[in-house]
Amino acid sequence: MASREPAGARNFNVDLRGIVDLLSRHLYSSPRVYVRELLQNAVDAMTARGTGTDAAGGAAPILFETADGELRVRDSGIGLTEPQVHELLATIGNSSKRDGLGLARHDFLGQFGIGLLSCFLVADEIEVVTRSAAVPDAAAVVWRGHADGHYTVAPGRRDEPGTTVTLRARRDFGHWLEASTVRELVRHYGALLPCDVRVDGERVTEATPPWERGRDELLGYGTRVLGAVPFDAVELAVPEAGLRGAAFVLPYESDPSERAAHRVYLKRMLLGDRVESVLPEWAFFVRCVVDAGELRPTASREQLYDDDLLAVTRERLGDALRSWLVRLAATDPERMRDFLKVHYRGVMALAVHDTEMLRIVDEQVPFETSEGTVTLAELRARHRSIRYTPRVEEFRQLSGIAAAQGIALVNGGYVYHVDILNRLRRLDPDLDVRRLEPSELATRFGPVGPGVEFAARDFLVAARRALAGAGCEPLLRSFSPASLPVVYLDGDPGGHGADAAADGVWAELTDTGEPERAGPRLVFNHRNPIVARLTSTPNVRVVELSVEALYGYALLTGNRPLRPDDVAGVNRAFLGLVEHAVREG
Ligand SMILES: Nc1ncnc2c1ncn2[C@@H]1O[C@H](COP(=O)(O)OP(=O)(O)OP(=O)(O)O)[C@@H](O)[C@H]1O
Repeated sequence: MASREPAGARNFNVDLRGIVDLLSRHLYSSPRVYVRELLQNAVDAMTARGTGTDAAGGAAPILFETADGELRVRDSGIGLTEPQVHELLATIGNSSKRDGLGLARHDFLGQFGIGLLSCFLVADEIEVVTRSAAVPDAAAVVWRGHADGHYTVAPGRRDEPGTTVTLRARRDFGHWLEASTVRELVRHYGALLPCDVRVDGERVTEATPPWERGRDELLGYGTRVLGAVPFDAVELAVPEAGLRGAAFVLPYESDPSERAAHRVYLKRMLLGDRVESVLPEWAFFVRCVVDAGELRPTASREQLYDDDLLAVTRERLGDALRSWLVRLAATDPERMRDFLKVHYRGVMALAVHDTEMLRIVDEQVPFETSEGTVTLAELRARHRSIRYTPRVEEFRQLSGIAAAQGIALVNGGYVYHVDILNRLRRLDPDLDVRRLEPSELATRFGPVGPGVEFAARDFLVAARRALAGAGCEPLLRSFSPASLPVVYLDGDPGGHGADAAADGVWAELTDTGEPERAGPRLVFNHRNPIVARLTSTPNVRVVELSVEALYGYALLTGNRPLRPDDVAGVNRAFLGLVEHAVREG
């Protein structure tokens, strides 16, 4: 039969050293992967033999033995015949674990036909003594592969079918083959393998994965994974991906901008500890440990191959976490509050994109409003129209005025608040929610006229005295609403507060020829009947006490924090006024 190859065709030569160098520099993150590849080949050989890998089913153990700078890995798997040795061990890229179409066969961990080469990262020579279980009375074969690219095959000695791989450390790589390193690495990669793997006689595999061992054990496992007791453990299952596992809710705050890394096993073999792609980006508040039978690894076996199944899996895991949150909010509000205390920033970030999260924020997260610290859901129940200021300072200036005019004002000055407020209509389509416009507040700080100013001069002197301790100046003006006796104005013209408010509602309101403000001011409203009477009260003591009380009132209505001195001043004023009232009465 005529050859299909054109005349003169030649085969590529392979520079093995170059390939090993390529693997070590560009494919594998560390030489330690050699343990994973040996483990994987032994498990696959057991699977291929059909004796099963289940230790409970009586399968013989896979043995790692270290001695004199050598590592020996013995399995009682399918083994290889001499032709297979040439075809599979000595042909780079060839694998017995792919079907006729070149697709990975389902039951096996390996598929690429390059794994064994990783042994050259730590050894100059790989020796394989093997005897096939597939062919009756097959002869044992010894294959010795060398890092320089040559190999030898000779008759070997082996009583039972199976394979023994022996590595002798390269110079300066001895530590990779030491007993303690090998034990740690076999445990790292193989702890969840459903078979009996032993290192120097000690079993390192666990009988059942943590998510099949009951809740207490699962939480104990989560504690080891996180280094702290998890806030909760959420069991995960995605049947399409053959996935089982758990998400451990972090008991500490995590940075939402950092992609969370999860521990992923494929067919019970560790893929990696820092796999990002298995969960949606927003799931920053958990660390997952999952095992999937159907997801595919990349060639380095350190990340997941990004295909449709991975996308579906990510979505399903996202759904599971979202349901957990919704359930927590519905069944245990107190714990939900604890959760929010830890993951506040992240949840807020998520609510900007996700409607379910938005609902949770709406119902659970308290916002600063002109009606105190309440949830948006509470505020929506009272008002069909909500306004916000995009800056904290502006909110502080206007909150009291808004409250006096019955306007529901929200402080939108914190990260994500404005975005969340603007998305509220998704939950409540009829809600009117907008940034506060200057025209909506009827307030203008008008002058009081020379006559009133003159008559109030004693009042202003007394007020100045009463406010001196607080570092605040009194100012008498006339403004709406008349029900509001005083407003506290921040000073700090060069500081953040004034700058931030410079182009906002506040700037419009105060742009009425106000004298240059150097420090904070307490603006008295002459249109308010109590203030009007106060300005003509001859009793200086009453004026001072009232001014101190009104100062505290202005701070409170402006949602400003009260310093200890402020609290003391309010107490003094309150008791003094009571005493005066009692005496007068
Ligand atoms: N312990 C073993 N027992 C039997 N056959 C083995 C053993 N180790 C390796 N082989 C054979 O050698 C082939 C090549 O192994 P190698 O580890 O290079 O690649 P692979 O396991 O097929 O794929 P991957 O690169 O994904 O690990 C395997 O497909 C298998 O047929």
